[in-house]
Amino acid sequence: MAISTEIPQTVQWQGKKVPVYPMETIDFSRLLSQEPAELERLVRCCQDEGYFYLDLQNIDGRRMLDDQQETLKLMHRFFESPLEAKNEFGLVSPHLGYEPVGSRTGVLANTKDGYEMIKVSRDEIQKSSPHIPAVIKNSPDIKVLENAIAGSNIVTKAILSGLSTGLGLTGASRFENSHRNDRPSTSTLAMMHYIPSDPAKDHNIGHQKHTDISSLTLLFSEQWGLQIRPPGAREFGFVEPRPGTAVVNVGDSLRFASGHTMQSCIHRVVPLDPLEHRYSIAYFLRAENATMFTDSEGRHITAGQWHDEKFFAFTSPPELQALAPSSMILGGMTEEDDEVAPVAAAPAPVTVNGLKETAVGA
Ligand SMILES: O=C(O)CCC(=O)C(=O)O
Ligand SMILES: [Fe+2]
Repeated sequence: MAISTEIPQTVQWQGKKVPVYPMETIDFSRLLSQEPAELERLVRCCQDEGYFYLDLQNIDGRRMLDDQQETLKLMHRFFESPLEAKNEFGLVSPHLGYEPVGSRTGVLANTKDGYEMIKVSRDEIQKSSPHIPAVIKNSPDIKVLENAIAGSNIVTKAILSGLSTGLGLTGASRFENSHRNDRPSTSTLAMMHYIPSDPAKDHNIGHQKHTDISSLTLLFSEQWGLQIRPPGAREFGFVEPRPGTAVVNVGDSLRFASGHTMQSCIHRVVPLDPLEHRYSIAYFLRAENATMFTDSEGRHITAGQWHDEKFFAFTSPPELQALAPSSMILGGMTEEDDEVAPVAAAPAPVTVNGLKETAVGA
């Protein structure tokens, strides 16, 4: 892909001009009809950058935007409920259940995370009595969750299929063959609420730097806060929320399945406006649990094992995270040196954008 000569737009954050990175836009309707030029662009985005906007404003995609609005209403109601109601089942397993604010390391040194989250997995919602807190377990709410999960599955499977075709993969080697709908996986819908937080005085801040465990992540948020660090970039920059689109990023599993030719996107979330409540919805399409990968350390590992090990690293305190292989949190992605030492391997806090950032990620 041609290097963009565009001067990036910037926004003021923490007394500094921070870039807003440009991103390609893939059209969902053209993707569905497998138009060769669109598939070629899709493959290039995943290989060169690891992320893109997905335009859902056409007739095929609009229903996913309606699902997003219905899910947001449900989220407001859920997150405004008492803690005991939200935490009815606690965190049932890493991809299912509720996590209160501060369960993980935060985005800046010596902070905990600044969000609460409820996850409903694709396998769980199909059970006769799913582990879903009673406040959102009535039949209209279950329908909203089912629509969001099924719609996100359709969208991410269409992307996966477009990538297989774009790469000329056939038969069993197509990516869909390790993401079959009837096989157990940790694919899940995560609904997040970030509380207002001010880096100058608060201790619960954002979502630490990481790559996703997933094959593909479909992310909806109408609000600023997501930052990415494109391959080769020297600093994190914001992603502009664009109405009518979702942000899609490649995760570790697809990077591994593509023989490490696709980029797993390094990202984090920071509070742009310290007074704002922020809401985001992420669907993580994950490989079947039994799928075998070669990870960044050259280990043969199942998708299920990779998920569990990385989840453990995510939720460990910084001292323990520092003991995990350095490739764990960033899925083998390396960062360009910036004005400070590389952060992935360094357990000590480093200064990024004039702020202390946690050394290992979200
Ligand atoms: O809240 C967001 O915008 C991103 C969340 C995220 O990166 C994640 O849940 O993996
Ligand atoms: Fe993420």
